[in-house]
Amino acid sequence: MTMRLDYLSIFPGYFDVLDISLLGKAVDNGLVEVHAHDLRDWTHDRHRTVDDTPCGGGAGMVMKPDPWGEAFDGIIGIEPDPSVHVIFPTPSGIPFTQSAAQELSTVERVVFCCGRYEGIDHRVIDYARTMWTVHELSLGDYVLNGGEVAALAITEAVVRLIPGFMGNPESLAEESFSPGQERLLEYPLFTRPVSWRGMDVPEVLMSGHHGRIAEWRREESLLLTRDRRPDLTD
Ligand SMILES: N#Cc1c(-c2ccc3ccn(Cc4ccccn4)c3c2)n[nH]c1N
Repeated sequence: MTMRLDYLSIFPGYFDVLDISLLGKAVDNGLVEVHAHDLRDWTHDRHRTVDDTPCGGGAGMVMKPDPWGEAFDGIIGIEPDPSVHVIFPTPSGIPFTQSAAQELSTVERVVFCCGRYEGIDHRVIDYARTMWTVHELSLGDYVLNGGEVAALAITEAVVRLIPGFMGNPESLAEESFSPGQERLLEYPLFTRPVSWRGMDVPEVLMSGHHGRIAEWRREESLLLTRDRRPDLTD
């Protein structure tokens, strides 16, 4: 299966980075195909206007619905198709999680709608919900300037789960937040040299005693999780 990824943004250059590294390899291997689009290509005025003042007043600008609707018509089509997943990154979205990444990794087509300014006219999202499967997702409780960085993060989390993308898929199953895994943070990692700037790798990790190593790692994960993410232990 090839996953088609479309990105709608007034800064399509953000997505040039998808030609690099593992994701670039996934494109070369035909696992994914990436299309970035400039929203301004669907404007018709001299200034290629995409924003306007908010109805009801308030600070900032709101993205006009017209360019989005015409871009949808051109990129996705005018017929409803629930197999198309349209993602609106937004601070008011549902927190994006590993399980959402897992679900999206099985989808054949994803369209990212990257807003700017104070956001997109809500009728755009309402229209999209009548046509496709819509996800309003947030990366976390902090404010970015637009949806592009979130779209890149979601892309990486999703594409790495596509069968055939990672060299050794077994490693995915062991990762924190993977399905079936206990919700624990990763234990500290070490590699050679054994001694570095007066600091040594914990002896247990050099013992070759797999039972003790597993026990040490679990204890470290429990301590770290209790300290940094007590919410995961609820
Ligand atoms: N995902 C996600 C996000 C975003 C995000 C996503 C899309 C847009 C489109 C515009 N802005 C700026 C903005 C500033 C103030 C209030 C509303 N919007 C975005 C921010 N911020 N933080 C997250 N976890």
